[in-house]
Amino acid sequence: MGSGKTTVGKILSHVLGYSFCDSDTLIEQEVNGMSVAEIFKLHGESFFRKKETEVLQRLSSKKQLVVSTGGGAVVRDVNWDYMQKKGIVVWLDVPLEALAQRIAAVGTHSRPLLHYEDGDPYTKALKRLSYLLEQRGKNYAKANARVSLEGKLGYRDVSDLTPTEIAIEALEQIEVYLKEEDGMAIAGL
Ligand SMILES: Nc1ncnc2c1ncn2[C@@H]1O[C@H](COP(=O)(O)OP(=O)(O)O)[C@@H](O)[C@H]1O
Ligand SMILES: O=C(O)C1=C[C@@H](OP(=O)(O)O)[C@@H](O)[C@H](O)C1
Ligand SMILES: [Mg+2]
Repeated sequence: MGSGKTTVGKILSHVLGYSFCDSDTLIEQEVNGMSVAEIFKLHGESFFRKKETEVLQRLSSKKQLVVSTGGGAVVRDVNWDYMQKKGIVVWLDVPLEALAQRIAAVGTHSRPLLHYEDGDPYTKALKRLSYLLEQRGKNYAKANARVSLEGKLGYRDVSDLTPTEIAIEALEQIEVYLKEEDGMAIAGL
C-alpha cells in the first residue's frame, strides 16, 4: 500500500498504449459503488478477497492491459495463477518509511488495514506495514520483475523517484525478465 501501483500503472499503460484498470476500482463498481473501506466494514476482508480473486480471474485472459492490484493480491496462491496466466507481475518495492509517509499524507481512511482512529498516522502505518511485509514478503518475492533499491537505479533511493521514473524502471526490469525468459527458452531450460 502506497508504493504507487495505481499511479504508476496508469503511466505505464499510457507508455505502452495499453488499457488500464485497477482491481480495487473494479471491486468497488461490482459491489454497488461501495468504497473498499465500506466493503471491509460491511462485508469483511474475506468477502473482499473473494471479489478480488474473481476480478483477477476475469482480467487474466485479457491482452494489452496494465492491472494495478491491491497490495494484498499476492496472498492467495490462486491469484498468482491469474496474474501470471498471460501477465508479468512487477513488485514496486519501496522502503516502508516512504510508504508510511505517503499514507499519512493522504490519510488512512481509504485503506482499512492501515486505519486507526487515534495515534500518529505515520507511526501506526509504519508499524502495520512492517507487520504486513513480514507476512507477505515471500509472496511479493514471487514477482517476475522488481523495482527496488537493488535495481539499476540503486544509487538513488527508490522512494525519491517520480512515478514516471518508476514506470520507466519497471519497463527496464520487465525487459530484463523477458530476456532471461528468452535465454532460458533458447537453452532449452
Ligand atoms: N513515486 C512516487 N513519489 C511520490 N509519491 C508517490 C509516488 N507514487 C505514488 N505516490 C503517492 O503515494 C500515494 C499512494 O499512491 P498509489 O498509487 O495510490 O499507491 P498504491 O496503489 O500502491 O497503494 C498517492 O498519494 C500518490 O500520489
Ligand atoms: O494491501 C492490502 O491488503 C490492501 C491494499 C489496498 O490497495 P492499495 O495497495 O492500492 O492501497 C486495497 O486493496 C485494500 O485496502 C487492501
Ligand atoms: Mg492502489
